[in-house]
Amino acid sequence: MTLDIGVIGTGAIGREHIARLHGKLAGSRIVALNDMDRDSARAAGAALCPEARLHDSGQALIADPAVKAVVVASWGPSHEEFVLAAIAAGKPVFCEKPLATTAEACLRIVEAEVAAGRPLVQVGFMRRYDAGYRMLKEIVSTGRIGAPLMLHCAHRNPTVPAHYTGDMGITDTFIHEIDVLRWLVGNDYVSAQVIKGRKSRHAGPDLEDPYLVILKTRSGIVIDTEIFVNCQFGYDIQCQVVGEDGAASLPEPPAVPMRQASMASSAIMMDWKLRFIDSYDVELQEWVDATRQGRVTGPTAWDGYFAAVTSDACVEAKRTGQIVAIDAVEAPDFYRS
Ligand SMILES: NC(=O)c1ccc[n+]([C@@H]2O[C@H](COP(=O)([O-])OP(=O)(O)OC[C@H]3O[C@@H](n4cnc5c(N)ncnc54)[C@H](O)[C@@H]3O)[C@@H](O)[C@H]2O)c1
Ligand SMILES: O[C@H]1[C@H](O)[C@@H](O)[C@H](O)[C@@H](O)[C@H]1O
Repeated sequence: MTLDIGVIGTGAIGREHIARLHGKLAGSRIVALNDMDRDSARAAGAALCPEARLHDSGQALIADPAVKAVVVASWGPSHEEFVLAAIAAGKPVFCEKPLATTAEACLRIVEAEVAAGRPLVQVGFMRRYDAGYRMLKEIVSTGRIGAPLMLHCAHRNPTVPAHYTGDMGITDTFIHEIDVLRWLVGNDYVSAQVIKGRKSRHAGPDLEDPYLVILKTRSGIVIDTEIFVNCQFGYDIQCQVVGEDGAASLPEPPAVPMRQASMASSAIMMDWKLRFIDSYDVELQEWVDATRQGRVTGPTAWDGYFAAVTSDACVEAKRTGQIVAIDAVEAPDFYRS
């Protein structure tokens, strides 16, 4: 049976998900839309799913009996309200990252889902669906390089927009590594440290850039990540896992090696939207398939909570220069597989 979905938030990623879920992927269609900017919802509907009903609020969309599952793609501060309403209505909900903007709000969602007694929430951490990360995880988890000891990572953007300021290097950018690296090594973090160095002349006045984040996991794995969002040369995601018996790296996206004018080269991507584009398709197809079977197979509300706790610790570590403990509450049995 086709999964009938309502989408809240018809901005950049909302429209991309609508296009995927209404036509591109199998087993789903969009039946309702809402955006606080009604013109945006109307334009998205006209272009992508003309038969979808427009609702005046996200709450009205969730209450619509025709809506069997909800996608939340509005701004982060609105996520908590909509995810809680979907849980209260007993409807599966795919929420774009972040699950909510504070760890306390994420915990409220965790508690509501546990009280509902069945899995309903998935968070949009799409890197887990990237073919390269999946191949790397296969190598790490089958022990081919021995027990992981250290990870050396980099998250580089060529530039960022003017509104990208403050702690967004952590809350908007490093949040991807926080989730995918914990999934990759299968181990929770216990501490965070941030080392700031010389600031790039390309960084805006309200931004420290670059800096190094060091996470330590419960089993003692040390993970260093360079966050550099004005590197100029490309969108460059690196991850090398060093194990007891070898090392393995995230594959580079395919690019044609060129030899020309006495140079050997291959292009580096510039646009982050393209780097993980295939993973969004896999992510949402798996979500549709699992939802139709009443299951959640992707990042859970607990993963969203743990990412928020880690992100908060990194922000504090950045502010204080101290090593900050990552203190999550005990994971409910509900989330233990
Ligand atoms: N997983 C990823 O790779 C990825 C990539 C981009 C964005 N995101 C996340 O997706 C979300 C949306 O990002 P975006 O880039 O599409 O932003 P955007 O600004 O392009 O679109 C957000 C839309 O949500 C609407 N909106 C905001 N609050 C609302 C509310 N209370 N009710 C109804 N509509 C509301 C806005 O009017 C806007 O149209 C953010 O949480 C962002 O972090 C995830
Ligand atoms: O919102 C974007 C997006 O999440 C990208 O993947 C990340 O590289 C950027 O730094 C961030 O600003």
